[in-house]
Amino acid sequence: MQYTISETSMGNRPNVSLPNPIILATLKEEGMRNLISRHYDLLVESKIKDLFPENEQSLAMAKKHSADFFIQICGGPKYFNESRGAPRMVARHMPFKITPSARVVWLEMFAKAIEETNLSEEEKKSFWDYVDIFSIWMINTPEPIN
Ligand code: HEM
Repeated sequence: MQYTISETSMGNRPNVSLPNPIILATLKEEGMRNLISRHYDLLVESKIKDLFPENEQSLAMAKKHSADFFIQICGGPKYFNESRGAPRMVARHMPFKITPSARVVWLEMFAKAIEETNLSEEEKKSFWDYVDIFSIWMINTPEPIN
């Protein structure tokens, strides 16, 4: 699949469509947890690794919270709300400096992880469109001037 990253500037809040619930039917909860685990394993080796937990235990918790969220927004059980409360994603990302280029790296790692799944092309596209657009909301820091 062609993983196109939408161009953006800080402060954009484009409309987001949730991923197709068929994604969860195909992956099952275990497959979704594997996808998110792979994403995080790639992130902690990436150019933005400093944003993410260093120790195994914190990394495992981060994977759990993130997978809980993605299962929930794909129409599954409300695991995230149960363990973390309302998603409030923008607010939860505020403590981290997320620049436009950090978003690009985050998405590149996701593209790799999505491509390794058994999702159909249409399912991959639905998942991708969601993270491509919603990730724009998480940008909270301008690119540093070198
Ligand atoms: C724009 C790129 C993004 C970056 C650089 C980023 C980075 C981070 C960081 C550093 C954390 C805290 C460590 C952790 O618990 O993983 C985090 C948490 C989280 N992120 Fe992101 N994130 C991005 C976009 C997104 C998007 C688009 C979503 C949802 C579609 C998302 C969902 C989550 C969730 C569910 C958590 C756990 C929140 C919690 O339970 O406290 N992130 N993210």
